[in-house]
Amino acid sequence: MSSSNRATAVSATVTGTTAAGHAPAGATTVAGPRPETGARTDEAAALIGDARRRIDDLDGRIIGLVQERMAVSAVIQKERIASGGRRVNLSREMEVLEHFREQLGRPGTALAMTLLELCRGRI
Ligand SMILES: C=C(O[C@@H]1C=C(C(=O)O)C=C[C@H]1O)C(=O)O
Repeated sequence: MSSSNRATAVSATVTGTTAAGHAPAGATTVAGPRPETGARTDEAAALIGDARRRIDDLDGRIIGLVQERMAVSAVIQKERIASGGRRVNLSREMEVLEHFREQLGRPGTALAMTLLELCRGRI
């Protein structure tokens, strides 16, 4: 590929135009490059932007729930340790892992293991 052809190909990737410099058939052209969404049309960029705002909101709520779970878990662990018991209770952790696996499949187990690590530290 010549250097000028390579420059055209790189610019087409960024702007979403075809090698001939046209937008895909039927698409509304985007004013400029939109690398932040990867969309090639204004409509797609708007939908992706809205959906990403919902995801950011959900992520914020998930993080808040994780922090709340950590605080509740800490109450239990402190009480058990103060009573002479151990921080970790493996049979209970198996129940938590099984709950997540039932609902989310194998990645649910990995998610639950990460949650448990956040809540009681590494074992
Ligand atoms: C919170 C507890 O203590 C620890 C933390 C757990 C958790 O965060 O879910 C589960 C079991 C224990 O290792 C508990 O026993 O319920």
